[in-house]
Amino acid sequence: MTERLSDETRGPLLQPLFDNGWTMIEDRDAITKTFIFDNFVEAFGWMTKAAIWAEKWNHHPEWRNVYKTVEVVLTTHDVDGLSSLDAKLARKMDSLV
Ligand SMILES: C[C@H](O)[C@H](O)[C@H]1CNC2=NC(N)=NC(=O)C2=N1
Repeated sequence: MTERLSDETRGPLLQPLFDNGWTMIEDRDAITKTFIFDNFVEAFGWMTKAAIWAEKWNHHPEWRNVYKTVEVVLTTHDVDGLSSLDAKLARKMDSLV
């Protein structure tokens, strides 16, 4: 069962993400990052690659694509907050750019 990250454990897990452009959302236990690509096809291709991993891990982003920009929000709905799955998917998304 996925667990919500505790205040004690979340620091080391999230800090590398913050160092790489992710930020906390003000009123949610969630992280967000905006990815900007060269064009729409690059953006959509990246979304496709990320979607394959999301489906494999059964952990899905909240995201919005406008032209070459993709706004991503990650949180774990089942625990109403951040879990290790969010950090895992965020790392994967960064690696796919
Ligand atoms: C039934 C299904 O396994 C669950 O709804 C999965 C699907 N993808 C998910 N994605 C995210 N971000 N959080 C979840 O809690 C979640 N749960």
